[in-house]
Amino acid sequence: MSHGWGYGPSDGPDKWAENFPLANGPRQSPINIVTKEAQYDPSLKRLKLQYDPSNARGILNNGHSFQVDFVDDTDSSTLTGGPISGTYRLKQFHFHWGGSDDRGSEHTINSVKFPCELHLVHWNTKYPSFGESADKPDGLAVVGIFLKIGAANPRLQKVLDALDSIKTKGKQTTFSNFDARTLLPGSLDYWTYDGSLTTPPLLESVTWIVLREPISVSPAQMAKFRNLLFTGEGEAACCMVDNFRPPQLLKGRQVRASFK
Ligand SMILES: O[B-]1(O)OCc2ccc(NC(=S)NCc3ccccc3)cc21
Ligand SMILES: [Zn+2]
Repeated sequence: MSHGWGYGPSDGPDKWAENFPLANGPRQSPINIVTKEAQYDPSLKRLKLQYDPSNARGILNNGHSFQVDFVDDTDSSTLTGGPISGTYRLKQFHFHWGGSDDRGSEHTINSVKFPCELHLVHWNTKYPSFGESADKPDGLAVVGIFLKIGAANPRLQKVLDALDSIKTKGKQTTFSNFDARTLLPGSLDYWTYDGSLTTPPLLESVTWIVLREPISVSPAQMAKFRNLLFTGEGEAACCMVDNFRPPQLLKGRQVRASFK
C-alpha cells in the first residue's frame, strides 16, 4: 500500500524530499540517458536472465503501481552477468505509465519519453533477503524495459487480463505459471549506471540496467493499465496514471553502454 506518498500535486515527486531526504541524494533515479555521453565498456558481460515460470505467485495493486510477485527462496529465477557480480534473485516486476501515450516512462532517452516502463526487480543473494539488500549500495539490480506504442503485445495479455481483478488499492490475486522472460525484447543491449529506487524510500541501492530495445504495447493495451485505481474500494476513484518520477540530476555519474 502507498505510505503517505503518491503522484498527485500534494504528495507527488516534488514533495517526497519532505519525508524522504534521500530524494536529493547523489545517486537518484530515474535519469535522462544521453546516448552520445554513454561510454561503451567492453568489460561489461552479457546479461543472463534465467527465470522459472513456476516461481510466479501473485499480482497486487499496491496503491502506486501493480506488481507481479515471485517466490524468491531459491536461486531458480536469477539475474547474473551484465554489470553485476554474483547472483541476484527476481523478486517482482511492475510498471510505470502515463495518462496518455506521450509520457509514462521514468528513464528517458535523449529526453524522449515512452508511454510505459517495466521494472524487473532483483536482489543480491550475498544478503539474506530482499529487505536486507534494499538499503545496500549493491543490494538491488533492476532491469528497465521501455514499452513503445505499436502492435498489441501478446506477451502482456496474461498480465493485463488479471488487472480487472485488482482494480483498487490492496487487491491481489494469484498469478501463477508466468515466464517473465517472454517480456524481454530480442536484444539485451543495455545502458547501466548506479541509482536508486524511483519511489520512496528512494534507497540508493540499485544497479540500473536499462535495455536499449523497447517492447511493443498497443493503445488498447495501454488503456487497460489506465483502468486501475490508486484508490481503495469505497474511496473516491482516482485513476492510476502518471505514476512515474521525472529524471533526476546525474551528479557526476557515468552511464556505461554494453554495445558500440
Ligand atoms: O524504483 B522502482 O519503482 O523500480 C525498482 C524498484 C524496486 C523496489 C521498489 N520498491 C519497493 S519493493 N518498496 C517496498 C520496500 C522498499 C524497501 C524495503 C522494503 C520494502 C521500487 C522500485
Ligand atoms: Zn519501478
